[in-house]
Amino acid sequence: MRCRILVVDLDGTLTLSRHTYELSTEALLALRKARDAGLRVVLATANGLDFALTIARYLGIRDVVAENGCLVYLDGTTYELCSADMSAVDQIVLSTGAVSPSPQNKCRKYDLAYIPLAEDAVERIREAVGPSFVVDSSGYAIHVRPAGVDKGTAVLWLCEKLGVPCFQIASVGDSDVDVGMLKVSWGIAVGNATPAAKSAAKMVVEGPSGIGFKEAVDIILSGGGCTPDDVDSERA
Ligand SMILES: O=C(O)COP(=O)(O)O
Ligand SMILES: [Mg+2]
Repeated sequence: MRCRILVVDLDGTLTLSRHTYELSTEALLALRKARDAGLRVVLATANGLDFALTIARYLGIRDVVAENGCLVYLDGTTYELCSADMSAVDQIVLSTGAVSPSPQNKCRKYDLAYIPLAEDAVERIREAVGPSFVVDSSGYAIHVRPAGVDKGTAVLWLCEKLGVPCFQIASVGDSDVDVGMLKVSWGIAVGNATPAAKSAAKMVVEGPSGIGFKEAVDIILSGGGCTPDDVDSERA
């Protein structure tokens, strides 16, 4: 097996579908199989850090990328890869009337989450907050954070920190917030992933969400991918 690290998204990738929070049992078994085969598994999610650490505990995962790459918990230490006071931009976002705040926001620091109230919510927020912030959707919530940070920049940071070439990292995701990490590593999109996630990935598996994740793990364990040709050179 060439891959050394598996970075996996949560919602829409370890769940039964992209429209539920219910975890897939196939995905849970695949996660355990990957870890037992010696892969270091990192959970990379748009969710807040406290929430992600709790989920990771029950998934048997030690390392976490949370808030879409703004916070990383590695070997017991939390690293902040974003820095901004988000209170003013939160007011700007809410004044659009296009979203309501996620209950998680009271324990989020840099990447704020919102529930869309209008079809064009993402466009209206982008218009309101301007280019210093990135606005994207996981399919579960709309996210606003300082520009220049995503799960991909967090994976690049992990490669550096752990001394592992990014092509030896496999990542699996389902949505637009996973595009960055799918590009800088050997990216695999699940079968029901968004068009942006599928085009950023090197491989798209057949199965949806948790079933797709199981297929991805089987391919990784059978020795697929994780060669220098498997990453998007200009970002890795
Ligand atoms: O919290 C969300 O919006 C979804 O998070 P995800 O990155 O785990 O899919
Ligand atoms: Mg997801």
